[in-house]
Amino acid sequence: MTDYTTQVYPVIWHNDSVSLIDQTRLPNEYAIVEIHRSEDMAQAIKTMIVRGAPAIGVAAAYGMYLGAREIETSDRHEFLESLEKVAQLLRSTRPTAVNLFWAIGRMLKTAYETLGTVEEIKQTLFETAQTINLEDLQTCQAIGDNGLAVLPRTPQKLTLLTHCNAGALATAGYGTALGVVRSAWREGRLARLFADETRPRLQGAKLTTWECVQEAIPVTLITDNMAAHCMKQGLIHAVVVGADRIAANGDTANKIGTYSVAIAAKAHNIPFFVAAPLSTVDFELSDGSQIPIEERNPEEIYRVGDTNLTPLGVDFYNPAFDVTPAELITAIITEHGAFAPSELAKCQSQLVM
Ligand SMILES: CSC[C@@H](O)[C@@H](O)C(=O)COP(=O)(O)O
Repeated sequence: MTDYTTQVYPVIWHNDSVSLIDQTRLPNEYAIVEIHRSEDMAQAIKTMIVRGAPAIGVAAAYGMYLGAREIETSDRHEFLESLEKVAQLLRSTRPTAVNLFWAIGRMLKTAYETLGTVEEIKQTLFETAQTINLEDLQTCQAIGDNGLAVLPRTPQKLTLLTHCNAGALATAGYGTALGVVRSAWREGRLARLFADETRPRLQGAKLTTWECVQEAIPVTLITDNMAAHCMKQGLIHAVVVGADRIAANGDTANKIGTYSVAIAAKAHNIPFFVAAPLSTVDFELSDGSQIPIEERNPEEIYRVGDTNLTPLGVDFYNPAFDVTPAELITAIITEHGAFAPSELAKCQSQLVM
């Protein structure tokens, strides 16, 4: 595997606590928030200080450890009961990204399977959180390399389009969709990235462009409603997006607006790739209709800074994700290779639970 380095690590263990890059403040301010308690981690996930499916999985894993270390008992049964409550608190933060539930489940399983004293269980939980973080970084690098193998061969230098931010900030580092973009850039296969601004929270405008600027990757920002036009103009060779939850048949939940990008790509015969770790696949769901879709505060739609955009009396609907049907997806790029959506089930046995 190529050993790339990246400068952006949104979740790290440092000074006996978790340091998060505050993603609500970028790009204007680079600020670190120190998290010492599981409750504060839950709040950070809810308020999107940390966001992006794999990153909230890593954050929740550390949240489980922070919660474990707050539990004051040496009785194993009492400890596990309290740890279940920590898990419940962290699970209640955001409903769509399955990595959150996967990481919490893996931490709980570790606790139940560790024989020994409560102190030993706590130590094993810490080590597991560190492992989940490191594994995600390696996984993203593998996704980047595997993506290179399936990108169109021509032209030699591609212009790619992405939606939202599936970058280093949304993972342990390096990124999934942006991991593919980074790998393409480093191998001389990228001419330019087009980034959708991604209303309403503007992760494309604020975060994806920020990451590109850090590494001098050429990036062009467009508003969401410009994507189809750019495709028609012949400006886009392929689309690469991340995912929050992929059902067993390949239907993929990702940031709201992804579905319309996929429809536009199909209409223009442009390959549409989903890049995600296996921990984003929910093999328990047969199709995308079963994926829970988070609805967020309408303020995200009607307010920009301190300014209201609408008159009083307007109703709002603010789903944070949509589901792209498998038939619109050319391939799903994972750490184990790229697969047609219908082939995804082959990988199930490789998912570490
Ligand atoms: C590698 S991140 C993949 C997805 O989590 C990403 O595309 C996305 O939709 C993020 O949504 P967000 O609401 O910002 O957490």
